[in-house]
Amino acid sequence: MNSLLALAGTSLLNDKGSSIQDLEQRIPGFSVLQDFFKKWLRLDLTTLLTAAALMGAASSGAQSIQETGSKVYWWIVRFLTASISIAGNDRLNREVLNWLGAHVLLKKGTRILTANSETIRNDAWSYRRVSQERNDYHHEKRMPVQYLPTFGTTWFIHKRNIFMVRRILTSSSHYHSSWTRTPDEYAGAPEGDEPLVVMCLGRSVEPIKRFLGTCREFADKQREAYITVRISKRGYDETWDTTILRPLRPLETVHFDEKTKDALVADISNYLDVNTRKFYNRRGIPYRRGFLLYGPPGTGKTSLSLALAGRFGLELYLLHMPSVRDDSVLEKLLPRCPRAAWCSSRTSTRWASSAARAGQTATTAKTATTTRTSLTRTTTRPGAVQLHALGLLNVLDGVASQEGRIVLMTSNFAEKLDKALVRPGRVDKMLYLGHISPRSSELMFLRMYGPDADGAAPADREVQLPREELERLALEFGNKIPNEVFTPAQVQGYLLNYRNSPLDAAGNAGHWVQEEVAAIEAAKEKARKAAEAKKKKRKERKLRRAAKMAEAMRNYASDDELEELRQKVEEKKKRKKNGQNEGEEKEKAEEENTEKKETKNTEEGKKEGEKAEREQSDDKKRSNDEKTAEEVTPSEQRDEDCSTTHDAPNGVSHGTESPKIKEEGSTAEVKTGLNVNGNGPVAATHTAAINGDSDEH
Ligand SMILES: Nc1ncnc2c1ncn2[C@@H]1O[C@H](COP(=O)(O)OP(=O)(O)OP(=O)(O)O)[C@@H](O)[C@H]1O
Repeated sequence: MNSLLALAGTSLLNDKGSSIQDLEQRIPGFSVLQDFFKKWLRLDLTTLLTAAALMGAASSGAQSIQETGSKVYWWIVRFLTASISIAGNDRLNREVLNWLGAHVLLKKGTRILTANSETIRNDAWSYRRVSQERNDYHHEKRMPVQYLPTFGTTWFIHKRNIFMVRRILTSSSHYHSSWTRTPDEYAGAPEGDEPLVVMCLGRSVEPIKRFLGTCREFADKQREAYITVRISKRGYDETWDTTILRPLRPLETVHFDEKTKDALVADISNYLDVNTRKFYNRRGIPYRRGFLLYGPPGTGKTSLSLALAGRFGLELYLLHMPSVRDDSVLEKLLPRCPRAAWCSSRTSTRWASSAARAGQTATTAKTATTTRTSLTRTTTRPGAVQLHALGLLNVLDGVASQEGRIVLMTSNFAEKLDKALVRPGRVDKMLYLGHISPRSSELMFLRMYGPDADGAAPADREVQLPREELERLALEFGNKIPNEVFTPAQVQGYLLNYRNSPLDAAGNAGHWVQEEVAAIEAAKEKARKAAEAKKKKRKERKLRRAAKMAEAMRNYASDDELEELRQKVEEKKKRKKNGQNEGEEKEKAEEENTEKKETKNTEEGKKEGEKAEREQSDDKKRSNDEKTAEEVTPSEQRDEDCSTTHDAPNGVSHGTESPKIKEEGSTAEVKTGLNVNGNGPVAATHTAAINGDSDEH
């Protein structure tokens, strides 16, 4: 190239003939080519070569200038700037981008954008799938396109410091970019996980640290209106892979007993206090808190979880247990929750009972937990039940369990949960969320039709009623809603039918209540009949089985054997009915009776005999009375107690069993119920119940 350049220079400066001679000497056959180009293409080869040589010289000049510039740039970067790099999957990375988007890129105005709609799998590009798309749904299906600013390297001034943020491309586009020297902005859409390097002019990293702090504060402010819900969907992957931002739900919008709500908030505030942590640590108490929210579906368990997480500015982590491969996943996932996160889970009875059964047969574990952590109802694989059950107990408060978390479990059937799961330490408080009260209905009405939280009236409301009128209607509505009959979700559903007309909502409430109550009664009647039919069927089946057995015995056993068997069955039945203790008492009474009968012939003996008979008949009577009372089985007794606890309208209730209390040889299970609602039975904390002390409120 250099010789060509020299020749070209000669050809321009000297006369043409001598330069061609020179060229001919250096490139044999040049004159032939020259003639060919001149004759057939009418081009002067010498001029062409001269132009090409000049362009080459210019390009190599530019390249060397660029290389020098690049060297100077990196020299400045190395000696005159400080920098901090942030990995692509670090939350801070997003927070920096977020700040840049709001404060630099949008303000600068940019001609280079990234378009963003939804992530699809590669096969979605196939023609077949596209052609199957139904036109009538097409518009609803499409995600709106989001246009975001993009950048490779951007500089800006923040608090009198010059900053430069460089996004480092990691994908295949990087290869093309460097090869063709395309600026990063044109190299392809960022995938969102590119590392960042934040540089600042100067030799200290302090301004960068302050800048990163600003980015975090900005992100926190933006998040204030939302709570972050993290879910682990892919059970084989031990990561919290899905993040959902849910609008913040104020605690005031979850209606249940106000005192209970205040007590709950105070409990959590107290737990999160830094002094509490110190207290726990110094005394060697594991710093953990667990709650069980239970009650019928649609009573606000999920809503309360979200509202509490929002209230305390914590993230909510949801576990989807059925997709958890094994305990090891569970043991890795939970420790990855940051301290003081909420871990919300949902328990299911079906899983509970099967886990409990599995627990009974387990040799390595004392008990089995009965929870399934999930917000959706799915069946669990029987083989995996025990595995997860024990794994969950471990991560809740085993040796490897993480401290500083709040675990929130929800269940529709708390009374059927295994005691190992709900024991203090794993579940410190059980809160019952029940059917709605007139007062809560009134508050719900006010929330539905009152002005928004920011004081703005809903734009789509037909008539904006004055506050007094609204309060009057709310009271009227509340009075029409019977106490503890409907779930809050039902009442909310009704009100949503009259979203824009509070007058109609209040006016039609009576009629709606009548219809709903009738429907509830009909459903109850149906359930009662179904239960009766089931009972009848079970009885018939039992009779058939007994007849079959009798038939078999008649064929194969002698009369004596039959009689013996019959007596044994009778005895067994009696023992079962009266209970072991009563049986012993009877034996004793019979013995005494025999003794007394022997002395019956004497005067004294006669009297004593009569007395003994009287005593015996009294005993018998008493035992019959007891029998009648005990025909209510312990499980029925439990149901009755629970229903007492459930009676609490939207209140925090706590039903726990005390140890069995022996009374004159008979065993009875005693339960204490907690109701902090003010109108139900006396409250008792978990510990109090176990101590048999129900005075604690
Ligand atoms: N106590 C309540 N106060 C206000 N709204 C409520 C309340 N309970 C339920 N709702 C409303 O009813 C709907 C269902 O509530 P949510 O999902 O919290 O119930 P849940 O008890 O978790 O039900 P499930 O047991 O079926 O999961 C939500 O839209 C919520 O706004």
